[in-house]
Amino acid sequence: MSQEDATWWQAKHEGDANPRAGLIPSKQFQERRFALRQPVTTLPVQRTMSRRSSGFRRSFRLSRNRKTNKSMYESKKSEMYDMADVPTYEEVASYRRHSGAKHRLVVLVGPTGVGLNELKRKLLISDPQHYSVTIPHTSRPKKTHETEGVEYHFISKHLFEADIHNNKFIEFGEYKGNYYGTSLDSIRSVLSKNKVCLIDVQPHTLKHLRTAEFKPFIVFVKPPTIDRLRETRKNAKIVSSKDDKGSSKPFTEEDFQEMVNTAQMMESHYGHLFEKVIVNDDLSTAYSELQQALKRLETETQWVPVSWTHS
Ligand SMILES: Nc1ncnc2c1ncn2[C@@H]1O[C@H](COP(=O)(O)OP(=O)(O)OP(=O)(O)O)[C@@H](O)[C@H]1O
Repeated sequence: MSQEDATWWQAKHEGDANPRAGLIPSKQFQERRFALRQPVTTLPVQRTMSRRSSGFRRSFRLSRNRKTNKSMYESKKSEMYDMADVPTYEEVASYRRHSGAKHRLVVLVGPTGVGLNELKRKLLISDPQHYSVTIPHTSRPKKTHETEGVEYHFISKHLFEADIHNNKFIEFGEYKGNYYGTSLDSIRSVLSKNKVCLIDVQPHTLKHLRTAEFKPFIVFVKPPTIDRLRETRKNAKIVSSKDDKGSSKPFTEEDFQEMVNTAQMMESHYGHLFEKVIVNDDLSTAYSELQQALKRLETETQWVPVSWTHS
């Protein structure tokens, strides 16, 4: 309503019945507050993270997961928590996808083991004509049972490095001397087939995906309380972070703790980018919540950054 005062702006909730404006901190004031804020809440968690970084996502799983061939590696771009831009204000505009236009990119974010693959898998099974995932690239040699462009796009190490240099990957990592990565073109390829592309990424890559081209719908999948984790994950398995064969093992107390801590950190650093938060307590409830959110995305009007509506 008014940005006249340097410190406090007047604002009103869109659609609010109450006609009176309230006060919100100005952009400049908000930035100053962030600069002064002590990172007290994140310090103990960060210590855990640096000791063992398995709380972070090991990406590109799903595609390799098709034959339960889970393997893992740590991300190369391991600056997981580089401060995102200070969240203050972003001008938005209403957006509604018209029929025939590309779908918004659906991005799932969450700590490792929270259930992102499980949720993606359920969506894919529910409607394989509608949902799809990207095909990752790798520099490792193709195995005899594999087909180019099915499990992976197989390219040479040299070409992989050139593509890294040319920023063709949204994420990449190295595992046992081979590169693995998700290219921007692999996302484009799914979207151009008029399918909904599902990806999961580490949150520091979100800022590179927030473009008019992808119009990402970012869903944060959050663990429930530690008590509920103990109850619901009794029979679940997580890919072991300690051995490099990618074998799975039951969750430990430490895994649960790490999941909860990482989720807290992700939320405090990137929460302003999440358009939907889903607590993965009961799996089928979480799944139907996700399914409904994605359905709404296709039928209802949403607020998106104004720059996404210019192109
Ligand atoms: N709500 C739930 N209740 C019980 N088990 C669950 C639930 N959600 C996921 N799981 C189980 O937890 C395990 C880890 O799930 P999943 O592999 O989907 O996690 P992820 O987030 O993709 O992890 P990663 O980053 O390690 O690949 C799987 O065994 C999965 O079946």
